[in-house]
Parts: sequence; structure tokens; C-alpha cells
Amino acid sequence: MERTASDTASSTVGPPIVIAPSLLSSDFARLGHEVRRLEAAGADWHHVDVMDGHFVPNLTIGPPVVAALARVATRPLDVHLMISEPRRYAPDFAKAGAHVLTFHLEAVGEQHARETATAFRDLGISTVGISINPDTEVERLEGVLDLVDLVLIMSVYPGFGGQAFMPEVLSKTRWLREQGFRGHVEMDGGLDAETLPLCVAAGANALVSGSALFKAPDLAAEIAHFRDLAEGARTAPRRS
Ligand SMILES: O=C(CO)[C@@H](O)[C@H](O)COP(=O)(O)O
Ligand SMILES: [Fe+2]
Repeated sequence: MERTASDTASSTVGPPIVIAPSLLSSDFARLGHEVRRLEAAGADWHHVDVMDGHFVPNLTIGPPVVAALARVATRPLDVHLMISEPRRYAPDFAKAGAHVLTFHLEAVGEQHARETATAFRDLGISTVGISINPDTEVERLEGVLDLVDLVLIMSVYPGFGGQAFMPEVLSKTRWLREQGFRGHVEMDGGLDAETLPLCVAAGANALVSGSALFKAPDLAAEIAHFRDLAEGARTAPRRS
């Protein structure tokens, strides 16, 4: 049976912990194999980084590859659109089988964020997401939070895997929870065993990791370790 993005393990303390390996760090010559390997290792979502060479200075994959991934995946495809025209291409990604579809605020501006989120929803996207870059103020999301299921806080400048985590963005995650945002808060960029607990303690539940996970000698053990660290950081008493 097909899984939906909200179909992960239940939790009484907000959205469930979601471990979302970034396929950007996988072996592109064997994507089907990588998807099966990640699922066997316990991944919750597959994070798919879409870059257009314009919004970010890199090019990756498009709808045909997402459609190919969807034929193999039994876990949700978490599609992160780092593209200048998300509305133009959203129908193709919805048709390809994206479950989570996230656009960047910087690509559309506040004035078009609500209509973009609504357009994604009208395409049948079950989990509509919006993302902000490290230099974008989180308060700019205030007018759209009621329309989205997920906010993706970039903890590196978008475009490439393997960059260092930027701890200064953690306050954005805390701000979202202080506003009462109850959807997924995803953090993306530079997450590893040291930085992931900081994200969860700040209020994040969806955790993207590319290079740190894929360079681990035992992928299943590393995903289990990340999950333990996340659950521990979530239940740990907050320090004042
Ligand atoms: O969106 C992006 C980069 O733009 C990410 O999803 C990266 O792919 C995460 O990779 P690591 O920083 O974990 O290596
Ligand atoms: Fe990403």
C-alpha cells in the first residue's frame, strides 16, 4: 500500500521524527538500487533536490527522474524545488509522484506565496511545503503559515551537499514553534550526529541528511543512530 507523508510513526509530542536522506549524495547511476537500500535501512522519506541552474548555481534532476523514483519508492518522495518558477513546473512534479512538494519563498515573494501554496494543494499535493534560505527572515513566512503543512529551514546556502551547518538559523525553527506552527519543520543542510540534536531541540522534526548519512559505513546503523539522537533531543528537558 502506498504511504503518505503523514503516515510515519506516531508521537504524542508533535509531528513524528522523519529521517529524510538526500538522494543528492547517492549514486545517481543506481538510483533505484539506492531507493531500495534506503528503505531497507529505515529511511522515512526520500529527499529529492531539484535545482534549475538559475535559482541556485547547480543543475540536478527533473520530473522524469522523479517519476522513475516513484515507480520504485514505497516511502514518500520529499521534493525540494530550488527553482525560479515553481508554479510553472509543479504540475509535472505532482504528476511524477511527489508527495511533499516544497517551493522557496524567495522564488515567488510574499505576494505570491499564498497562491502558490494553494495551487500546489489544488494539484493534489498532500504535504505542501515552503522553504527559506539562510539569509531570509523567518517572519516573512507569517502570512502563509496557515496554508502550508511543512516549513523547510535551510541550514546551508542551497545548491550543494556537503556544506557546514549554520547554527544561526536554529532561532527560525524556535520562532515557528513559538508561533504555534504544528506542521512539519524540516531542516536541511549539514545535518550530522552533532548538529541533528540541535535541530530537534529547537523544534524540528523532519531531518534531511545527505553527505553524513551516505558516507557512514553502515547506513541502517546510522539512520537508527540519527533516530535515537532525535528522540533523545526531543524528550530531553530544555535548558533555560
Ligand atoms: O537542499 C540541499 C542543498 O541545496 C540539501 O538537501 C543537501 O543535499 C543536503 O546535503 P548535506 O548538507 O546533508 O550533505
Ligand atoms: Fe534539500
